[in-house]
Amino acid sequence: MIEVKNVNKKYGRKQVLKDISFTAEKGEITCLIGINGVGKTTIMKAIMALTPINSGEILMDGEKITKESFEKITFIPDTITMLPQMKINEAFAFMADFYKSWNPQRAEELLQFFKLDPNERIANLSKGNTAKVNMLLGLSLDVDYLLMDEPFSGIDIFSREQIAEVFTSHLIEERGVIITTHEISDIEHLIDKAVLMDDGAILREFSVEEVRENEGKSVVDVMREVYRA
Ligand SMILES: Nc1ncnc2c1ncn2[C@@H]1O[C@H](COP(=O)(O)OP(=O)(O)OP(=O)(O)O)[C@@H](O)[C@H]1O
Repeated sequence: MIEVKNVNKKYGRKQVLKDISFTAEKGEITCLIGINGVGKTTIMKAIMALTPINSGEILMDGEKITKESFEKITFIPDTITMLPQMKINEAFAFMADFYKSWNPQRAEELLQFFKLDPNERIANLSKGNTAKVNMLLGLSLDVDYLLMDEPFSGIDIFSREQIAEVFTSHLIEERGVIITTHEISDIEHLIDKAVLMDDGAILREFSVEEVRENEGKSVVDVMREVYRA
C-alpha cells in the first residue's frame, strides 16, 4: 500500500498541497481527479521523491520512499522521456540498461498488443502512439506500483480504448496503480478508488464499488455533489 499522510507542499509562497492524505492499495486502480492545476502531478512527484515536501510523510509498504525504492515503483509522466531520434527498439535497449526490473517479454507483448513497429522513431509517432509507447515503457518494468499522469489525455477514442483494455488485463495484475485525470467519464469503469481534489486539497476519497452499491451513485454523481457543494 502507498500511504500519503498529511502532506504539505509549497512552491515559493504558494501552498500547492494542503494536508493531503489518501491511500492506494496494491491490486487496485486509484484515480486522482481534479481540474488542471489542483496539484495532481505534484502529488505524483512527491510520492516519487522527485520534489521535496514541507511536511507529512509518504510510505510504500510501510517504509519511506527513497531512490532505492525505484525498483519497486515507477512514474509514467504525461510526456515521453526518451530522445525523439531514438527508435522504439533503441528505447527498449536503453530501458534494459537502466533498470534491473525491465521485462523484455512484457515489452514485446505490449508492442504486439499496441501494433507498434519497433523500428519507428519516437519523433515520427502520432500522439496516440507516443502515449502507448510511453505507457509500454512503464508497464514493462516489473514493479509493484505504477504512477501514471494523465494516460488518456489528448488521444483519440480508439487509442483510449486500447489503453483502457490494458488496465483490465493481466499486464496490470496485482500491481497498485495511481492515475490522474481531469476527465473521468472514459475511465470511470476501470477505477477502484476515486480521490477528488480541488485547490491542493482532497475533498473526498471513496471506493467506487461501495458508493455504487450502497448509494447507487456513479463517480460523476459524487463529483456533482462534491464540486457543486
Ligand atoms: N515547479 C513549479 N514551480 C512553481 N509552481 C509550480 C511548479 N509546478 C507546479 N506548480 C504549481 O503548482 C500547482 C499544482 O500543479 P500540478 O502540476 O501539480 O497540477 P495538476 O493538477 O497536475 O495540473 P495539470 O493537470 O495541469 O498537470 C499549480 O498552481 C502549478 O502552477
